[in-house]
Order: sequence, then C-alpha cells, then structure tokens
Amino acid sequence: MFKQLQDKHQLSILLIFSIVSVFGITPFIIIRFIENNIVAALIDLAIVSSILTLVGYAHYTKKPRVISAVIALLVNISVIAIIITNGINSMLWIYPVVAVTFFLVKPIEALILTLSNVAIIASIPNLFDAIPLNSYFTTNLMLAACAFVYACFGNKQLALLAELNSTDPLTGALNRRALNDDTLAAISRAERYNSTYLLAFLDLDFFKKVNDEFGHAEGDRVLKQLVSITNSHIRESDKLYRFGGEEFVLIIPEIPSKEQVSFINKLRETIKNELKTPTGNSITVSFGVAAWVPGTTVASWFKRADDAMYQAKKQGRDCAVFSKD
Ligand SMILES: Nc1nc2c(ncn2[C@@H]2O[C@H](COP(=O)(O)OP(=O)(O)OP(=O)(O)O)[C@@H](O)[C@H]2O)c(=O)[nH]1
Repeated sequence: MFKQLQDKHQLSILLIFSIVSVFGITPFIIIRFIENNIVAALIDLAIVSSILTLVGYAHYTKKPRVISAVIALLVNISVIAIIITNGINSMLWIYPVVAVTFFLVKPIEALILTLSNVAIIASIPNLFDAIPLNSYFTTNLMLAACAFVYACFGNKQLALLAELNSTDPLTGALNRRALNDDTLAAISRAERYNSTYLLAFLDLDFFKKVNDEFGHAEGDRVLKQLVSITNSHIRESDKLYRFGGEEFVLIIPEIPSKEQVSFINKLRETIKNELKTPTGNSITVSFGVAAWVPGTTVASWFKRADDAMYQAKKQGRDCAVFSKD
C-alpha cells in the first residue's frame, strides 16, 4: 500500500518536473543557438528530450522510482557539463538541481549526490575567480540541509498517510480498502504463477452476547485481542483484514494443499484457547474458506468464502468449512 501511494506520488512529481523543465530550459536552447553557443544549446536540448523520454517511460511502465534516480543522475551530471561549457554564466543552475534532487531520490541518496556534485563543481579551474567559494559552499549547504529535512518530513507524512489509508483504526488490522487491492493482486499473482492461495472469512461466534453482557468497550477489547492473537500465529506473508463488524478476512499465500485444513483448524483452536471473556469463558470463531481456483474473480472468491461461512454457522459454529466449488 505504501509502495503504491509512493509510486503515484512520484509519478505526479515527475510530471510536474517535466513540465517545469520544458518551460524553464527550452528558452535557453533558443537563446544559446542565437548566441551561437552550439555546445551549450545541444546539452540543453539533450537534457529536455531525455527528461521527457524518461518521464514518459516512467508513466508507461508505472515504475517511477528507478527512472527518478536516473533523472537525478542525469540532471546532476548535466549541470556539471553546462558549467564546464558555459562557465560562471550557468552557475545558478546548481540551485534548482540541488532542490529537485531531493524530490527525485531518497533524502540520504540526494544528500550524497548533492554534496558530491557541489564538490566536483568547486574543483572546476578558474570558476571561482569571480565569485567567493565560501558563499558558494554556504548557500548550497543551506539549501541541501533545508531540502533534506523537508524530504525526510515528507516521507514520514506519506508513510503515515499510507498507514491511515490501509489500517482499521480500532484493531490495527488492514482495512477493506487494502483487502480489495490485495485480493486483486493475489488473483493476478495466482494466475501468473499458478500458486496456491486461501481466502478465509473469520467471524466471532455470538459476539452480540459479549457486547450485551460485558459492554461495548469489552467487545472492542475482544476484537483487538482477536487481531493480536491471529497476527502472532500467522506468517508475515499472511495478511489479516477487518471486513466489517466482527468479521475478518485472512489471505494466505503459498500454502500447500495438504496443510490447509490443519493450519486453519490449528488457528481456530489457538483463538479459542487464548480469547476469553472477562469471566474466563472461551470465545470461538467460525471460518469460511475458499482456495483460489482458475477463473476466480474478487466477487466469486468472496462469495465462495461467505457461503462456506454460512455453512459453518449453520453447522453450529466453532468450526471451519472449506468451499467445494
Ligand atoms: N464492540 C463492538 N461491537 C461491534 C463492532 N462492530 C460490530 N459490533 C457488534 O457485533 C455484533 C454482531 O452481531 P451478530 O451479527 O448478531 O453476530 P453474532 O452475535 O456474532 O452471531 P453469529 O455471527 O451468528 O455467531 C453486533 O452486536 C454489533 O453491534 C465494534 O466495532 N465494536
């Protein structure tokens, strides 16, 4: 989920960056041709066309992060090339390049790239005859420090947004939005690799009684504890989602057919042994389970698991029913 949000965010940044680059650099291509500074004009032309091609490619492949890193390298190398070619006249381009580098790659990578670039430019002979070297260093380091702090802060905000976007606030389980995305991803993965996947509905038995007898706050505690128990008995690749109310969904990838029934029943028994009312009575869970089969859609998968859940409740609860469809 975080990766998806980060990719979307990065694609938007790349789009804005390409528009700004075209409008910012194109006039200089014309000016340099008019001034007969052909090398500088060709470097600018190469920069703009490379950025447009790379940004287009990032949108086409939906893989913006590698492309962002390539563009960061490209603009940093280009600014060195243009300063070597044009001297002090192109010196000011270092500032937008430093700033944009922090939008393109991780803050620490941007910092390393920027410091290396600033140092390389400082070593160009005769460049600092006209401007003081200490001002050059100070202004660039100030800009890099501010951009670094801002980029770290932005990354944290994005991670928080992704968490809020995908997590159920009461229990900390993944939410329905994440479930829809991950079910689609599971189906395409299963279709591509023909791998085994289980989708299990978990529903607390007689949960209304817990609320009625011990109050809603106690009901909330039970929901949280169910999530905590379940999460501590599944693998990291197995994911638990709150479907709504006292109903949860587990997506379990790569589980061999002969282990499926025993895994689900062991989990059911564990929950029964560990999840208690304040008076010490066990709270049980029913399972409705459907394995991925070729031709499964999100709707058909949920329906098969839901039908199996209906059977589990009908059979008296505290049991697991596997869909036979
Ligand atoms: N405490 C608490 N209760 C909730 C929450 N969401 C739903 N519920 C309660 O969950 C109960 C669900 O009741 P039912 O659908 O009758 O299910 P049940 O009592 O578990 O019965 P079976 O599923 O048939 O075994 C209702 O009392 C809801 O108020 C929640 O976030 N917190």
